[in-house]
Amino acid sequence: MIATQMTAHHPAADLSETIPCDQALGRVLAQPVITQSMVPSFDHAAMDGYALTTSTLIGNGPWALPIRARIAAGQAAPESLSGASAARIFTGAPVPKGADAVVMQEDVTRHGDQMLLTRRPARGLNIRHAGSDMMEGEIILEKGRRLRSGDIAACAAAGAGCVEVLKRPRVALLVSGDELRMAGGVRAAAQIWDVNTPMLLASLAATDAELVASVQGADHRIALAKQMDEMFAMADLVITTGGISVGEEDHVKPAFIGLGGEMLFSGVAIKPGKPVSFGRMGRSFWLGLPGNPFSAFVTWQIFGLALIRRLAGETVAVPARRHVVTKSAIRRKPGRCEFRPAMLAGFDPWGRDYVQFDDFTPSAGVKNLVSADGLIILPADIETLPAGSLVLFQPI
Ligand SMILES: Nc1nc2c(c(=O)[nH]1)N[C@H]1C(S)=C(S)[C@@H](COP(=O)(O)OP(=O)(O)OC[C@H]3O[C@@H](n4cnc5c(N)ncnc54)[C@H](O)[C@@H]3O)O[C@H]1N2
Ligand code: MOO
Repeated sequence: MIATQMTAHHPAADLSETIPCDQALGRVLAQPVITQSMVPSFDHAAMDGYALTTSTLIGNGPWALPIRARIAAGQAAPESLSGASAARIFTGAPVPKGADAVVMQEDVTRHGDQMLLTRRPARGLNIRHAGSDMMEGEIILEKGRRLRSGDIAACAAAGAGCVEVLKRPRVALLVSGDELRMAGGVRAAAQIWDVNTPMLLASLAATDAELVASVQGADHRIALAKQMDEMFAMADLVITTGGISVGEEDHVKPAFIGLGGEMLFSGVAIKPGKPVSFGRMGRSFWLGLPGNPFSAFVTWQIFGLALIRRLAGETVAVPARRHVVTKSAIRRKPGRCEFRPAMLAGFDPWGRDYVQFDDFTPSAGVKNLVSADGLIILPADIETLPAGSLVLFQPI
């Protein structure tokens, strides 16, 4: 069953394209963004008021200055301000040559075409100087950066109306299992609803990966090998779920090896997700996730999301992690690094997040993901941990 139209082109993760910066949110820069001019590009008023030259204010004041010009934002400033005079000026308007302060209109008294000032303004008051935000030729965003909304603002300020970004990684999904039926669809006694396809499609939609195919595969080595072969021709990454354990009904790994794929690792000392596998096929990669939905979820969060980031060309590939405090004690069987769903539960006296969690999580169940805010990461050698211990936490 082919759920998505297959598009035939070859993997080319290193190619870039130029797009308008307002469409570049979440994309990864192929080239740094360099400012085309100083920002701001001219000295301008930070307040509505009056521009003047502080050195022309003799004595202790008050001073009455004639208003010789009027400058609004977008208008060119007059050549210069001569002697003890002022220019009416508005926020964003260029400061005339010679003027070195802008006094807010609230701080002066206006009498016809004169203004009265009682306190001496400091030099530079209310003037935003050229280059005070960015210098000309400055790198403001490095290559490999995934653009956030603040970055788009910086691109526009720097004059980068268009940016060069890396092409999105192309991903194909092959979910294996004869027992699987579309969620909510008709099913026979020993059939189950497919959890992994909706889960992975939803998670992929939140990345910048381009989905080129989503297929459900039968538990048959030759058929799987054919499907994977077609996918490697069009995708940078082929994700499979199921069929990677040790039983003779597990055909995905043999199919990959039969195609001539290079296994980079198969089996990791983690819980859940022990059989997770990773390999290379020409210029493409294969990520084999376990079939159990919770194991597939965890291995996708831990390996899949980092892999997508790396394939997208992002410099920082590991999702943000932080330390949190356990609300209860932990007693477990050591040996494998464990990823356990955990819920944020308020703060300890030092303002650090508390987490609470169950003692046991079934690999096949996903109900506890509903209340989880993230995964706590318990190192392989840990057997017991008292309540109040610091553990790593990866939000999901
Ligand atoms: N003798 C051994 N058996 C198993 C071992 C082992 O070391 N020795 N490891 C177990 C572990 S741990 C895991 S995890 C699973 C992984 O097996 P597979 O990746 O081969 O997954 P399947 O056998 O295809 O499926 C496992 C389980 O999950 C259900 N499933 C599969 N796909 C979906 C889906 N898309 N939606 C919902 N449920 C799915 C499937 O029906 C099975 O119940 O192997 C253990 N066995
Ligand atoms: O690795 Mo399996 O996911 O432990 O159940």
